Amino acid sequence: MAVASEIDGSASVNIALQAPVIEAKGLDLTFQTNDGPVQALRDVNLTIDKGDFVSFIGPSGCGKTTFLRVVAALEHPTGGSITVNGMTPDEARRNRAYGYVFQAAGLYPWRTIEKNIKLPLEIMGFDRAEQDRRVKNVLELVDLAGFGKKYPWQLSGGMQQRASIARALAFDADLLLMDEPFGALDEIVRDHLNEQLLELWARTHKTIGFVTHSIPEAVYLSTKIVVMSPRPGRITDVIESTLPPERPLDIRDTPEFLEIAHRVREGLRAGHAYDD
Ligand SMILES: Nc1ncnc2c1ncn2[C@@H]1O[C@H](COP(=O)(O)OP(=O)(O)OP(=O)(O)O)[C@@H](O)[C@H]1O
Repeated sequence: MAVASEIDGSASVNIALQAPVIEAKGLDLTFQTNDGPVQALRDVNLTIDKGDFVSFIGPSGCGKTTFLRVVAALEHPTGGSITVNGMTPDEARRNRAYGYVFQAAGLYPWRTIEKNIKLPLEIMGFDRAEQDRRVKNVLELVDLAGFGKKYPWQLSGGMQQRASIARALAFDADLLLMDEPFGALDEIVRDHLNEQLLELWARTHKTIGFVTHSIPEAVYLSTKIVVMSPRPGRITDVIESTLPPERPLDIRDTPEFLEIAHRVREGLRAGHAYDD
């Protein structure tokens, strides 16, 4: 299937024709620590299809970040299997199958926004003209056109996080992994970024894996909500959203939204009950 790319302006061929973007089967990951083994993930089964917006929600330590890190080949499972675009995570990483956005914007303060975005592109060996073209396109996508020459400290927290999203988008990967990107921002800024992220997702048709602690954020953004619980980290519920793709912020007051939020809350509670 040909996927039109907004970033390079051309049609590129998706390597994974029919394969799900992410497919985990019986995935286990146990860390060996000085205090004994920690089961960060146990028997995780999950399929993420192209174009899904999947949120991972659950209390601290339930393995949300670990799951994203396994997808990104930054951790290796101790059991079960996982594929990313039909490949092993290591192969997918070599194919630059994803962009990763971290909890903190993580921009280098001594480089301008433009140069922060260019850094990985330089390392990947893109020529100057291609770097410039990609920077211009991604800055437009996150609504930061004209801010390329600014330094991170000249931007608000929300703008810095958008710059960090732009940097992840510059890879032009179909998959975006986002680990609590808006957790440190106040609610109004966060609402605004949520709206912008949905617009960006609708325009680019990316597949997004998004970690959050916020029930409204998970329900507002997602096509699928993965509820997790700790000790051991496992999935307690996977909720397919029935909300329409068009989501003004006031959708959060509708009965349908509140019903999904209720189910997420129940899933989180059930996870705790398991521990007692
Ligand atoms: N490198 C590591 N070595 C040992 N234990 C680890 C390591 N990384 C994570 N853990 C443990 O694995 C479990 C899952 O951690 P993880 O960071 O994935 O949880 P999380 O759900 O993302 O938490 P948070 O919401 O606080 O970010 C925790 O008990 C954590 O302490």
